[in-house]
Amino acid sequence: MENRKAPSQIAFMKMHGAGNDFVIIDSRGRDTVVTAKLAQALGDRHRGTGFDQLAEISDSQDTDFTLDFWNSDGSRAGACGNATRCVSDYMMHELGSDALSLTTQRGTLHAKRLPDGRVSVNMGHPQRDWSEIPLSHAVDTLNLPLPGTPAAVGMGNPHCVFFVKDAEAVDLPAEGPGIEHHPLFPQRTNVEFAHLIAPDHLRMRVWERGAGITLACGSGTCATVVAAHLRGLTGRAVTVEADGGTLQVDWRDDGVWLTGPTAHVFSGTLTPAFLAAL
Ligand SMILES: N[C@H](CCC[C@H](N)C(=O)O)C(=O)O
Repeated sequence: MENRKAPSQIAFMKMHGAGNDFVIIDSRGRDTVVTAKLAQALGDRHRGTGFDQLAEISDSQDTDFTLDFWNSDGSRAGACGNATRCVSDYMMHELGSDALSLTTQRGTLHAKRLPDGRVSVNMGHPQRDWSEIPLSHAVDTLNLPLPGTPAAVGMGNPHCVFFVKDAEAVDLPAEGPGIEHHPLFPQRTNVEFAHLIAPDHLRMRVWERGAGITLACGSGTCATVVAAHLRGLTGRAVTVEADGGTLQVDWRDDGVWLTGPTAHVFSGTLTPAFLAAL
């Protein structure tokens, strides 16, 4: 195999969707560069760029591109709805198209731009079986045997959804880590707290696996709406108010569609000194 040298400088983009923020590295046409160590160093909000997730674009044979995700603690994430929407927006501009397909750990996903400029992605069908989410053993995934009786839903990554009286009153740093690391979730879990505003409207806050409090979480929003609908709380088309903005979820026959705003904030270059210190 050809042994290509890692580049001495790496270009990146900073983007966000409803305040869920990302650094994107485009590695098309070269070897991939992201490692757990790079993700951790770059994810440091004081000594790096900071981000909720780092996403790396690479070449794909069957779709427009491949996308991989890392959390700010260096761990991998199998899905990231808001980063998928942000990168899709950038790629649709490049392709001069309003629709595309991409490859993630979950398989092929489809994204499109709506006439109002928002970007939608089909996040696929929810995973409801305990072994797929995954949970450590067979339980009723819609009514987990935990205080508060949350629901577990997989969207290519695990989510534990609590329906509470007032999501704004939840102390996320006190409640989140214990659930994230609960033995029922062998790969840890993202944790959502939601309350009903109306049958088509939810308020949700999130503690993300590997990232802590974030201002929004696309896959978590999808999981929350799936759980809310299965519990009989909402319909299948729901507007969700996150701390950082509003997302729309539409659970259709072909999968769970996530829609919302995207923003490209700036582009930059990682210096040789930063890379050498890794
Ligand atoms: N912010 C992302 C989800 C990140 C999930 C990640 N924290 C994990 O370990 O699964 C989203 O928009 O879907």
